[in-house]
This record gives sequence, structure tokens and C-alpha cells, in this order.
Amino acid sequence: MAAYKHERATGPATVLAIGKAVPSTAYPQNEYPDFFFNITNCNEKTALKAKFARICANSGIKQRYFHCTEEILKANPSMCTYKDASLDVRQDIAIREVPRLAEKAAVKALEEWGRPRSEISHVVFATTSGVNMPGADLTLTRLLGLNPDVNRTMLYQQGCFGGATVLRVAKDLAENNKGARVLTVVSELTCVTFRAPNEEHLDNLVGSAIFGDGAAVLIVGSDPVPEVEKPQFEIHWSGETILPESDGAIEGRLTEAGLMFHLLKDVPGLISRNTLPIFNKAIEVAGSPGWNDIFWCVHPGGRAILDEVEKTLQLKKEKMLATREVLHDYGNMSGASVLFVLDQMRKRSAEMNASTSGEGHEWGLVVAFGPGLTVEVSVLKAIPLKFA
Ligand SMILES: CC(=O)CC(=O)SCCNC(=O)CCNC(=O)[C@H](O)C(C)(C)COP(=O)(O)OP(=O)(O)OC[C@H]1O[C@@H](n2cnc3c(N)ncnc32)[C@H](O)[C@@H]1OP(=O)(O)O
Repeated sequence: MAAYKHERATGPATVLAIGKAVPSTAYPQNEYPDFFFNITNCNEKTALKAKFARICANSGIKQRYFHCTEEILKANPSMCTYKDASLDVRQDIAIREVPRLAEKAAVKALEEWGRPRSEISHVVFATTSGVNMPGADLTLTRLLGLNPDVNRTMLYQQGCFGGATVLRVAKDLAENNKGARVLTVVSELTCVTFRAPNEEHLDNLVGSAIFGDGAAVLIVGSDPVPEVEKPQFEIHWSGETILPESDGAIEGRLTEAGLMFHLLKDVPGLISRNTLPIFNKAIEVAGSPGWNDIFWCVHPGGRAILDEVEKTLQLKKEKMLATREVLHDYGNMSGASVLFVLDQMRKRSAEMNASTSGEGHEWGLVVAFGPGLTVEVSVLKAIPLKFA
């Protein structure tokens, strides 16, 4: 009998490049209440509109990007009601546009990586926006002209923790397959959740005030080729947990009217009260430095969540700046958000002439949360920056 033979990588998985993309139209948050209540024909709901405007003003968001412009929404009036059957039109948009937005981000990541596309060995793709067979992973493979033998993994409906899930899966693939280069993708569009405001569904109103569109692509691989590949972060540990007493706290149900979101008001409290055990477990990998002695890339789920986590861990204000900057500039792009934060982290670090890609720290945490409530955490080691 032939002996089992499988070559694994030597070193930890590393992030070799990051690309990101958003649709071309930006919607200023201060103008959004007028746009939203006009396009949904709800201007007579003055109290609800005033509440929505208050939520928008307190969201910490300056603008969001949407594929569904006024023109697209007017052409698809069923999307502008609260609950009319509209799954088909939403699916038509998502199936076409989710891979296209991912392609825009992937082209940037591939350019930064600088190696031939034929050397991409795996694709891991997560989206909460639409479902299809074959999936968005296959469409993206075709759009990019990747090798048809590329090994694909498609993850639908992870919700906002998808950005950390793809990191965990890419790490396992890169470390367990010598020479693997994993195109690691999240692409999200609000065309599946956009709907008219309703007094009986205030958590949907909150979602309408914070969610936006975006795609992020990372190239992940172990044992970077010296002088050719430039690692940005090493991934040393990844894991996830289901938070206690959190059943139903974040839910999404795919219905004839699209994806219906439900958020309990206590989501910020549930997260801040219950995440310490997984943070402690993760950071042991790094020798348990203090919470203010590491860098933080947190899913910008909502301003109140960031405030609560900051308060509970007694984080200094600057620890959450990369996260808050992404919230400010793009809103909550579900699974793509935390990968935008990773990009922001390395850019901030370079701009501030920090000694590492983690604002001068050696270790950091990537934290994402979503339906479950599930919390996903990765422990990253930052890379020394040359100019420091
Ligand atoms: C999709 C995924 O898988 C993962 C995700 O990211 S899911 C999204 C997770 N994000 C959240 O849950 C949002 C957390 N909340 C926040 O960040 C803040 O509440 C906010 C920025 C939206 C608004 O900020 P604020 O105005 O200072 O907060 P707050 O006073 O709490 O809320 C404003 C109003 O909305 C209501 N509200 C807030 N959250 C609500 C909820 N989940 N359900 C119903 N009502 C809610 C409040 O009761 C309040 O109403 P009143 O004005 O009548 O008192």
C-alpha cells in the first residue's frame, strides 16, 4: 500500500495582498433619510422619519455606497415596499453584481500581489447577498480567468462574521497545502435587504440606517517567496464561538420579500458581556498582552457595539480608530467590513510611520460577529515596516 504523502507549508498563513471595492455612487448619511423615505413613498410617516434621521445622525457614518441607485429602485418598485414579493428581482441583481464587485476588488489584490493569476490555487468566497448554483465563486473564477482547476469553497449566509470565516478557512488551506495561494473573497450588496420602513419592524429601520455595499479580497499564502511576495500580517490562530443566551439576537430569513433581518436591541450588550472568554483564549497564543498593547480590527457592526466593547475592555480611544474610520466612510458592509478594517490598519500604520503593520504592535485581533450570535476571532502578528 502506498504511504500517505501530503506536503504542508512550513510557516503560518500570511496576508499577501488586500484589494477592496465599492459601487460608484456614495450616499451622504445626512441626506439619506430624505432619499429613503421618498423612494419608498413613506414621507407621510413623519415620526418614523424623524426617528430614522436621529439614528442616522448618531450612527458614526458619514456615507455609504449602494449599487441600487434611484434609477434601479424606481425600475423595481417591489423592492421599495415593506414586504411585497421581490425575491426574483433581488436575486437577478445579486447574482450578476456580487461577483462583479468582487472582481473589482480582486483585480486590485492581484495587482498588489504581482504574481500570475494562474498561481491562485484556491478560492474561498462568502456572501450574504443572494444564492445561486453554480455560485458566485464560479462566476468570479470565470470573470478573472483563473485556472478552471482552482479549488473553490462557497459560503452563503454567514452574515457579518463572514469576513473572519474566510480568513479562518484560508489559513487552514494555506497551511495544509504547500504552495497554496488562496483568493479570499467577501462581497456584499444591500439589494437583498433594502425595503420600506415599518413601525412594527424597528430593527429593520436600524439596518436601513447602517448597512452598505462593499467587497474585499485578500490573497493568503504561507512561506512567502522572498523578494517577490510582501506579507502584511501573519495569521496565528482562528476560532469561533456561539455566545450564551444569544438565540435570535441577529437573524436573517430569506423570504419572498428578500432577506428579512432581525436584530435585538441588546446586541451591543450581548457582545460586550460575552466575548471575554474567546478573546482570552485567542490572545494566549500571543502570551496574553494587555488589551491596550495589541491592535484591533473589529467588525464595525454599529457605533453602540464599538462603544460597549471599548468600555468593557477599557480600550484607549485610538485602539478602535481603524474600525471607526471604516464605519464612518462606508457603514456596515456585513462580512466585507472587517477586511476593510484590516486594509485600513496597514494604511494607518504606514501613514503614522509605525514600526509594524499593526500600529507599532506585534499582535492584534480580528473580531467579527453575526447570526448565532457567533463571534469569530483571528490572532494576527503584524509585520515590521521597513521605514521605521
Ligand atoms: C448582519 C450581521 O450578521 C451582523 C451585524 O452587523 S448586525 C448589525 C449589528 N448592529 C446593531 O445591532 C446596531 C447596534 N446599535 C447601534 O449601533 C446604535 O443603536 C445606532 C447607531 C443604530 C443608533 O444609535 P443611537 O441613536 O445613539 O442609539 P439608541 O438610542 O440605542 O437607538 C435609537 C433608537 O433606535 C431604537 N433601536 C436601536 N436598536 C434597535 C433594535 N435592534 N430594535 C429596535 N429598535 C432599536 C432605540 O430603541 C431608540 O429608539 P427611541 O429613539 O424611540 O428611544
